[in-house]
Amino acid sequence: MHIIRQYQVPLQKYMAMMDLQESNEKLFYKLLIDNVEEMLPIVYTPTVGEACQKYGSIFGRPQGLYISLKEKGCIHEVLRNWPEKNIEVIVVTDGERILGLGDLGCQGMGIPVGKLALYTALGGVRPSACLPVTIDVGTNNENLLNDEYYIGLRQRRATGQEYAELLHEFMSAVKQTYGEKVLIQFEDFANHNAFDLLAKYSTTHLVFNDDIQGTASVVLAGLVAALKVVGGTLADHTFLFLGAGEAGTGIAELIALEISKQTNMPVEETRKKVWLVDSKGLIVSSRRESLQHFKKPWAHEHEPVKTLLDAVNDIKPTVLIGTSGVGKTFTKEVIEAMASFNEKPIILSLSNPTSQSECTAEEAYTWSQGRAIFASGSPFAPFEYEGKTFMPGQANNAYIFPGLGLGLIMSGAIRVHDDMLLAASEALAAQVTQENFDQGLIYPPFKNIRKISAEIAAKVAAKAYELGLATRVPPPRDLVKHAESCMYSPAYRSYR
Ligand SMILES: O=C([O-])CC(=O)C(=O)O
Ligand SMILES: [Mg+2]
Repeated sequence: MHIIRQYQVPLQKYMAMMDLQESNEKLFYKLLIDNVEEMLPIVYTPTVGEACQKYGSIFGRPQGLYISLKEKGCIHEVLRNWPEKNIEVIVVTDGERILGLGDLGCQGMGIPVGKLALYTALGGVRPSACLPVTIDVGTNNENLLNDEYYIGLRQRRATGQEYAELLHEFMSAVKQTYGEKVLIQFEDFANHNAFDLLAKYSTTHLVFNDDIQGTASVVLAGLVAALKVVGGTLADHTFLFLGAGEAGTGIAELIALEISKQTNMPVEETRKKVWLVDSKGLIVSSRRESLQHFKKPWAHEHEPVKTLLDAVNDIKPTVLIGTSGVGKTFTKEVIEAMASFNEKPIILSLSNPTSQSECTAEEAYTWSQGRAIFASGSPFAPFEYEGKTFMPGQANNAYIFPGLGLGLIMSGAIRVHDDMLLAASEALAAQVTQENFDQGLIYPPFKNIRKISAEIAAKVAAKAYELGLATRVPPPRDLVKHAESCMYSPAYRSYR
């Protein structure tokens, strides 16, 4: 840590940590686990975003497995070349929508590598059981295509049948190589593939889309926790999203599902509590024909509304959630409007990295005169406003996927079910203490994350057994203890 702390530039710290991961894996995890709040912004958002943008020019040695169009027909053999045979979790991207940064082609590899480092550090999955994969079907990013240091195929993205066939071969090869209990986490695919891949493979594979489902679970947890401060039930609230892609519609659907479970109202009804704004304005019924399929359930009866500010003033949401991937979109007027009709407006600015955040912590607190309950996808430093220090929480799927994954693995689950996401949310929300609330937090601090992950894993595993989706029998008696006992810890073995 003494060495790492001497680097002033976050990207240099990132490079030093990646070198360490290669040269002394145990020490890498020891540092990450013992200094999680300090190191998370380095190995994860926001620095990992910059690392992906510059991946080619900081490239030292390969991490993870690249599968390109050229490997078509022999993906099974490529997987078998990976030295570890006992794989339990794969995080795979095709790099088309890396965080809110867009198409970074196969430089997106930083994301599967970073997510899997968190699987180990935060969720205790053994490092050797983790496989980062990047599918290289080209990139439409002209800058990268012209960059002499670009590490991927220099062609525009394959689409349609060519794309679907490569993905299908990959999915089949994974099952053939590692069996049906390997967890495949889809990460940072573009909207136009993410929903379809999840729908297509969720009935045959143990798959989970982190951007749709992981983000939904973490945000629902924050909202459930926030109710203790703002009062009422979820059904008493009105939700407005800026951004109707994977995260926006994923969160919206999980909120509607939870309200439906709580009220016994059909989900078609509870969806009406939730409104979404995309780049063309409020999603309303008159736009239905031209909407992508994942937006259609949110096309409620309403006059057309063009801007976010007009939508805020019309809908009067109690909760405003940014999932647009576009920074600075929660303007002063928007936050002031939220604060004008809410005593404690809930404002979640989820886009990553920090540059894409819809607003900063400082803006949310200042423009709401210190009344906002604020959390963001990327971390913000504590902010002092009129003598009070506010701790912005980090509403990031990193709270959920490591524990969820551990729960799936330890129960031998064969499918991911929405009720597991709800169970994970509930487990996370239950970890927020009065002391956290007093500081303005709706999430527990990351420093307790391994304990939190064990709680989440236990609840997810319990749900898997309850739903008949778990294969590891008999179920352990104490699931939390069992989760803790399964966790990798970075200790050197003693010499004999
Ligand atoms: O990686 C993160 O920090 C959260 C996430 O999934 C995304 O922004 O795509
Ligand atoms: Mg993501």
